[in-house]
Parts: sequence; structure tokens; C-alpha cells
Amino acid sequence: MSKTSLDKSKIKFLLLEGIHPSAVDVLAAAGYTNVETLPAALQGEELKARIADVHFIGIRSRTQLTAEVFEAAKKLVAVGAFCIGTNQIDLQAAREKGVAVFNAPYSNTRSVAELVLGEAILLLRGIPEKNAVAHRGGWLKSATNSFETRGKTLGIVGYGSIGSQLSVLAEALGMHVVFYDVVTKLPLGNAHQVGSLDELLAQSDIVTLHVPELPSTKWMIGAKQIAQMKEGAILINASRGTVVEIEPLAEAIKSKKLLGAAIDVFPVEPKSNKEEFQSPLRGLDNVILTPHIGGSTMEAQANIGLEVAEKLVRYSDNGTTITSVNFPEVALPAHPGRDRILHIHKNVPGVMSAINQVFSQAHINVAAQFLQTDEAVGYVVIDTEAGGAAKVLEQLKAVPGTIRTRVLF
Ligand SMILES: NC(=O)c1ccc[n+]([C@@H]2O[C@H](COP(=O)([O-])OP(=O)(O)OC[C@H]3O[C@@H](n4cnc5c(N)ncnc54)[C@H](O)[C@@H]3O)[C@@H](O)[C@H]2O)c1
Ligand SMILES: O=C(O)CC[C@@H](O)C(=O)O
Repeated sequence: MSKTSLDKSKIKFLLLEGIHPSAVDVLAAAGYTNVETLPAALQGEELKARIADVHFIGIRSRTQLTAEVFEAAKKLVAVGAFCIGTNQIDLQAAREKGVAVFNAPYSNTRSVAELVLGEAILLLRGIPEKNAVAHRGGWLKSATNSFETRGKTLGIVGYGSIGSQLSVLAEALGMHVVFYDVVTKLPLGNAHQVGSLDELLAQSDIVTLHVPELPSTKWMIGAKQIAQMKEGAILINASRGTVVEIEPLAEAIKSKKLLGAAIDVFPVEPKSNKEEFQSPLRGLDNVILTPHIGGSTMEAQANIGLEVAEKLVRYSDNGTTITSVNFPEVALPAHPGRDRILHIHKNVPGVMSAINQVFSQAHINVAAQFLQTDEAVGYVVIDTEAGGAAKVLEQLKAVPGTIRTRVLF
């Protein structure tokens, strides 16, 4: 088992939001047993107090890691986002503090794609409304506004991991797929990329959104875009709550401009299962409302637990930052019999020469050096003979521009 400068039993992990136990198993197998798990998110002063002495924190979509929170996180080495979206994390603030962020870009994509497809089928048949009416003692036996998926056009906005999987599943049902993406993408099957959102809205019987939360996707679907959709079309949003304006959507359902909608994410979501969910969409029968569970299946959560915990272990044990979403990516070999020094610094001229000077003045032989930088941060990993790190660590910490140093044995 690899060794860290701080005894592994002292390296604290705090896992929030009911992260799957598979994560704890991975950490334990790697020797990290100082792991606290909490079922819910933390916020405000409580979050700042709890993060102050942890080295690694695991979150999902509810915990907001702002610059202020990172300021309080004096010992934090890395964040594990046990999900895809990282919009809840100030990635730049993390990077400036030398905190690497890792996520799970693929583990729940199939779950989201399956849910969306299921919702499309149910909404085309008006099932949510028929179900709601039956629960109230009514009987809505009618084929009016009830359609097969076969031959319908599915418009996918954002043809990434989720959008492209959905495309394949939908074609298997005989649907036509068009998609809009800011990047030119290789269409899978017979899907067809259109040149603009307007084009997609005009053609699609069902519009489904699979974009990240970005300035360019904020309120991407509002009154104007809904007006451009076909009469009786369906809107599905399992991406982020800031992508769709809810008021005009509610109006479009009430006026029957849209036949139905399925919404999994909301501009404001309850902070816990105990808080009341408020939305203008409540009470509209042909609207499926789900509590941000697009990726919440046992399979996805178990896989996310493994995927992210493994990334945290790799970074802690070996320094590898491959797939980090905010950090220069360095893939590192094992370092048996050597000391490994990880040095994170501001990417300004002179830092590397000062680091190299420290080694040369101390007559320490550098066995290997790995460097990656981005516009703000440099990450250099230096392997030396065993015992070398102790001789230079204090000088390395004193190099102007240093953000953080760590040693592995
Ligand atoms: N509801 C849930 O539980 C749940 C689960 C997983 C993911 N998500 C959300 O779904 C999003 C998409 O996931 P993914 O894995 O497919 O991401 P991805 O990064 O693989 O794909 C996103 C796609 O959107 C495109 N895009 C970006 N900006 C765009 C714009 N302005 N217009 C059109 N296309 C644009 C990108 O080029 C990319 O192809 C995630 O960012 C996350 O927020 C939600
Ligand atoms: O697990 C969650 O909280 C939701 C995660 C989902 O939105 C994602 O981005 O993967």
C-alpha cells in the first residue's frame, strides 16, 4: 500500500449527501479509514466549520462549494463530485487554492437516458394525466392526444454522453432523432445534427435538454422558444434547473400549447427531503415532476461511488490528476523506493527555475519530473531518491508563488 506523508489514519474524508457505500469500501481498501458520512448536504456556517479540518470532501449536487467555503477549507486537498455536474463548485476558486476537483462523467448517463425515454413514452400517451385522474376517481378512457413514439421526432439539445445514448435508444423505438449542439458531433445511427436551436424546436415532437449549466444555457428555453415549438409538443428537462423558465412552461401547459412536460431539475430545489417543493408546475396533470433523480439508480450510484473514490485515492496516493475538471492533468507512474513531491503553484515566470535551484543547491538528484500548467496554475511532480523530500521541503514551500506542497513515499 502506498504511503502519504501524513499517516493515512489522519487523512480525513467527509462524504455528504448520502454518497453510496461503495465509495467508503474503495477508501477503506486503500487504507483510508477516517471517513465520515452524512445523509444530507451541509450549508452556510455549518459547512464552513465542518470543511475546515477535512482533507477530502465528497458531495453531490446540493452542496454549494463557493469561494468563501474554500477560504474556510484550510486543509482541503481535493473535492469528489459524486455526479456529473460541477456547477455547484467554484472551480476557479478551488484551483487557486490548489484543490483538485474530480467528478463521474459517465456513471449515471444511462440512467438519465432511460428515464427520459420512459417519460417520452408516457407523455405521448397522456399517461401522467390519466393516472392522476384515476387516482381522483375519474376514468379518462380515450385515444385523444395519445400517440406512439414510432415515427415521432425527438429533438436532443446537447449531444454529449447522455444525449447521444438517448439518441441510440430512441432510434431503436423507431423515432427520428435530430440534435443541436454547439460542437459539431458525429451523429450516431441515423440522427441528424441541425444548425440552430430554432430549427430543432420547429421540427421536434419532443424536445429534451442535455446541456450543462453554463452562461450560454441559462434560460435557454423561455416563452420565445416555447412559442417556436410545435403545437402539442412535449418538453423534457433533466439537465439543470436554470435551463428552462418555469412560468412560461406552466402557461404553455395550461393553454395546451404543449401536451406535456417532464421536469427533473428546478431553478430552486428543496435543500433536503424535509423541505416543501414549490413550483408553478404543481397540480398540472400532464407534467411529470421528479425530485432531481435522473441519475439516481442503484447501479449508477454504486458506480459513481467507485469511480470518484478511486480518483481521490489515486490523487492522494500517487498525485495523478487525470480527468480532474479544474486542474492541470498529470498521469504519473508508481514511484517505488523514491520520494515524490507534489508542488502546486501560481503559473508565473520564475517558479520552476526557483524549484530546480532548490534541488541543485541541496545536491538532491531529481529522478523524474512531470509538469503541467494551465493559465493560472502549475502542477509539478518531482521524484527524488528516498529521503530527499525532507531535505528540500521547507525551501520548496518558501518558493514565491507556491500554493501547496505534499509529499508521498
Ligand atoms: N437530472 C440528473 O440527475 C442529471 C444526471 C446527470 C447529468 N445531469 C446534467 O446533464 C448534463 C449533461 O450531461 P452529459 O453527461 O450529457 O454532459 P456532456 O458534457 O457529455 O454533454 C453536454 C453537451 O452539451 C453541449 N453544449 C454545451 N453548451 C451548449 C449550448 N449552449 N447549446 C447546445 N449544446 C451545448 C456540449 O457540447 C456537449 O456535447 C450535465 O451537465 C448535468 O448538468 C443531470
Ligand atoms: O446526485 C445528484 O445530486 C444529482 C446529480 C446529477 O444532476 C449529475 O449532475 O450527475
